[in-house]
Amino acid sequence: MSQPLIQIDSVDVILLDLPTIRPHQLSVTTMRRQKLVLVRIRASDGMTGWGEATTIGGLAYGEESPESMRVNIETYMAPLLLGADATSPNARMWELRSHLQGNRFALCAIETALFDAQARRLGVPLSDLFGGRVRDSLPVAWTLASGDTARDIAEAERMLEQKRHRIFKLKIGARDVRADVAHVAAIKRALGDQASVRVDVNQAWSETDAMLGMGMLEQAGVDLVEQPIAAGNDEGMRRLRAMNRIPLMADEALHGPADAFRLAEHRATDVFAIKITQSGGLRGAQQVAAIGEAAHVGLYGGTMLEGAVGTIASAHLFATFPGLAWGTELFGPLLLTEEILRTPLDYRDFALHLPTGPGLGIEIDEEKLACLQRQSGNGR
Ligand SMILES: O=C(O)C[C@H]1C=CC(=O)O1
Ligand SMILES: [Mn+2]
Repeated sequence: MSQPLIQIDSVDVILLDLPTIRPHQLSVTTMRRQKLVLVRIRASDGMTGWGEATTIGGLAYGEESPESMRVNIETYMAPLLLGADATSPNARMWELRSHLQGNRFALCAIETALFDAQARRLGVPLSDLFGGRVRDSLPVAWTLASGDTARDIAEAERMLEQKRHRIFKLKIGARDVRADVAHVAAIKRALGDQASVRVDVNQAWSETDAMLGMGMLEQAGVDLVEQPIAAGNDEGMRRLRAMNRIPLMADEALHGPADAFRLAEHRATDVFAIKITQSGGLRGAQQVAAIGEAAHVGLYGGTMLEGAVGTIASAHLFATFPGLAWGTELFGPLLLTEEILRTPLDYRDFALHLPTGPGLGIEIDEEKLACLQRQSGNGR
């Protein structure tokens, strides 16, 4: 092939280790910090694109870690990108996928950076490359995960007062089922009809625990139960769905279009928690949404607790989904103590409002980044 007119000049991986505003307790781990993996791709026409991936608690949640992403991108992916045509994200991703297996999260960060640069090059918001927006703002849920009932209620009341969130997801599964349900019921009683209360069990329950728990959660007025049992147990999910009225959402069970197709075929879920990282990137997540729409599975815009880059990339894609009945949980940057953008993302009126500029529509504060990188001990 002839030399591309616009080539990829550099692929950099930047790790930032940032404290959270409070401990964030899940059944699998308690987070006190979050490691952002930022990918910066520069092209010969002077365009720069940014992408991001995060995990939760290192390897506690999935098979990629921030450190493995860095090594795999630098060692195996960057050499396949350098010198190649920067203007076709699809061609670059096809090339990468034909040379390596797995690595959904790392590929998502690279794909996002390629799309960001290409959208900037064309002078359009990233959402335009996915068919255009059907909305300019997205409802955003907040996760109550301090581990303490009174503290969670106070936190939720503050969020309602500030008009930041009126959908709350409670992390449960670390305690006995009845104790967890009592915690959830107390929060729902305190908030009443002002808020939608949902739970995420992060696979901690057995099927019998879930059968008991889901019945009690329905009585308590909870609106949605996320991934109560092991990700691989499709049959169990199908039985739980058939025997309960409370809607069931698949999260860890959903690693892209092939899983979406299988879950839909088995009628194993009411709702997909769509995450760009879990889907291997923006295009994979778009395909998950298409399968959901075709199969009448509800859509929810999920997060891996990314910082600003992954969050706004997800928002650009989710804003193109006609049906997003369950809203989103794109609150990641609000859980972090540090801001890496020159202008922070716009959270108000219970929603995240999308920027209108080209690409991701954000401006990274590179001086702040360098400083945080040194503090993280990850500078190079
Ligand atoms: O959904 C998950 O399992 C992971 C993540 C998303 C929000 C949150 O608090 O944790
Ligand atoms: Mn979840």
